[in-house]
Amino acid sequence: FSTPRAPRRATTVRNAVQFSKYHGLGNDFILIDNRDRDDPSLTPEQAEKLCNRNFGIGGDGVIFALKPPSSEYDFTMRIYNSDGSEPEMCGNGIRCFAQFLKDLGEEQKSYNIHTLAGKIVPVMNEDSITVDMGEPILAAAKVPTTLEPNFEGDSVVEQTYECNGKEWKISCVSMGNPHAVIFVNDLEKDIDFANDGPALEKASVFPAKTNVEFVQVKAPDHLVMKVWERGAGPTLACGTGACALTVAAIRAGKIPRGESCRVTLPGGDLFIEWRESDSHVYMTGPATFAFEGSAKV
Ligand SMILES: N[C@@H](CCC[C@H](N)C(=O)O)C(=O)O
Repeated sequence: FSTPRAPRRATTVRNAVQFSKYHGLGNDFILIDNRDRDDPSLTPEQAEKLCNRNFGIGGDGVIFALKPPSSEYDFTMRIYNSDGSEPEMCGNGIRCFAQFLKDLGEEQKSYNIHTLAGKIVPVMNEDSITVDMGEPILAAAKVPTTLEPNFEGDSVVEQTYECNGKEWKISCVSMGNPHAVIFVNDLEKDIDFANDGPALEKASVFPAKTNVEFVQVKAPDHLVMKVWERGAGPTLACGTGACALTVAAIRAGKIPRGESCRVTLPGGDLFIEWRESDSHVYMTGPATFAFEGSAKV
């Protein structure tokens, strides 16, 4: 027998990337400081590997802090989902992004962030972050969905659609990224989450695929949801999803357009307001630092 050699402890890892890990209600992200760059320093394939929960750091996505495209913005945020696909926006991600900037010493009360969904503005509160998520996009062609529009502005509200052997009533809202919202009576009994979620995500009526939110109305100011995310599967929270389903619930007449609606996600609560004065959606919730390190890519 030969004596096994003691593992070599690396003080510096070759091809390593420095990262910080944050989460918003358990929707977790690997944050990379690329403030000196125009484009992400990692490929989608490298991001997918880092997100692997067994062979990598683990995460629902990788987020890059980049240079702004013009003086109108402070920074650019780009994100890869855990499968390497690139979404336009991420609600929990942008709160983590703002907290990451603050922790890097970029102390500002608010940030003008350039995203693929346009300008998004997180505002730092004492122990939460409120994000101006902009106006929801409702026209079917822009969501995008090929479901037949059945509501004002060529939009889709509780449209009937058959998928996975069941008939669904789907409302479509984009918060820069697409969402299919389905109201159910009982979140535990009415859906086969692990099968219905991916079937709807990839249904042919969603040419860019879609995030899927199953929602139960608990009270006029309280919604409970489960989310199946495009490119990431089941996650503990989805900020853009919470915004989309609040808008969908108001449009479907399920809740009034009140001050603020509590949305309970598997990982905790977000507070969402679809403001009448500017038609923007405002999302308030936490962003939490978890750990930092360097990882081989
Ligand atoms: N978890 C996010 C949404 C991330 C992007 C999404 N998976 C997509 O592909 O659109 C959120 O908090 O909004």
